[in-house]
Amino acid sequence: MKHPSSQSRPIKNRGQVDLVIPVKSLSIAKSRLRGTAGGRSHAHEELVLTMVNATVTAAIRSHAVAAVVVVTPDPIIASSVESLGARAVTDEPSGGVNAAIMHGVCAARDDGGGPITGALLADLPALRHHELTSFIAAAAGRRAFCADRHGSGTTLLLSACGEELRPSFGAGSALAHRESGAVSLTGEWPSLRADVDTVHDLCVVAGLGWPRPDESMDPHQMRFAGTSVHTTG
Ligand SMILES: Nc1nc2c(ncn2[C@@H]2O[C@H](COP(=O)(O)OP(=O)(O)OP(=O)(O)O)[C@@H](O)[C@H]2O)c(=O)[nH]1
Ligand SMILES: C[C@H](OP(=O)(O)O)C(=O)O
Repeated sequence: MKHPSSQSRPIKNRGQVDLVIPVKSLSIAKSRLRGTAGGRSHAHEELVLTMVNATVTAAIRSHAVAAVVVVTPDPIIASSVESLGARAVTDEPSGGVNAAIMHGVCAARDDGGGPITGALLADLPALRHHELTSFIAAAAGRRAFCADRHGSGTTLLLSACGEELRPSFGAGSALAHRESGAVSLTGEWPSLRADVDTVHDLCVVAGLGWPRPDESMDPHQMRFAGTSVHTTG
C-alpha cells in the first residue's frame, strides 16, 4: 500500500537495483542519539530527518539504482523523501525492520521491479553515491552485504540477481548475513560503512565531510561533540 501521504511516483534511474530503506517514526528513531542534538524543540527529529534525507538522496543519485522505496509509518518522513524522488510506503504489518524491508520489496515488485533488490539502512548521512554504485558493481549479481565499520552490523544487503533478498538485520547482522550465504565485500567504501548510532559515529561522519554545504537547507545549527550540523528546521 502506498503511504497515505503519497502523491508522487518514484524517479526511475537506469540501474538494476530496487533499494528499500526502512525508517522508524521520528519520535522513536535513533534513540541512542537522543539528547545529542541540543535542547531546541524537535532538534532530535530534525537531526534524524536530515540523516534520512542525505541517505535517500545518495541512493537516488546512484546510477546503479533503479528506484528507492522508503518504508516508514511516519508521514513527515514519507512526504520528505517523496519530494526527493523516492516512493514511500507504510509498514504493513508492523513487525520490525526485516518485515518492513520485505514489505518494501513487495512494493517495488508491484511497481515493476528490477532483477536485484537491496536493503539500505537510513543512517548513512555521509554516503557518496559513487561508493554505492561501486559496491553494487562489485557484487556483480551475487547476494552480498556491506558490514558497518565495526564489522558487526550491516549497512547494505543486495539480493542475487532474480533471487530473494532474505534480510536478517538486527544485532550481529553481519554474521547472520554471512552464515546465510551472502558475500561480505570489503572494498574502499568508507561512507557506506559509516552508520550513525552514537555521538562518536557523528564525529566519524563529520570527518567524512557530512554535512556538505549543499545539505545546509537553512541557517539552524545544532552543536554536539564539537561538530556543527545544519538542520532542515
Ligand atoms: N519501517 C521500519 N523501520 C525500522 C523498524 N525497526 C527499525 N527500523 C529501521 O531500521 C534501521 C535500524 O534500526 P535500529 O538500529 O533498530 O534503530 P535506530 O533507529 O537506527 O537506532 P536506535 O533507536 O538507537 O536503536 C533504522 O533505519 C530504523 O529506522 C520498523 O519496525 N519499521
Ligand atoms: C539493524 C542493525 O543496525 P544498527 O543497530 O547498527 O542501526 C544492523 O546492523 O543490522
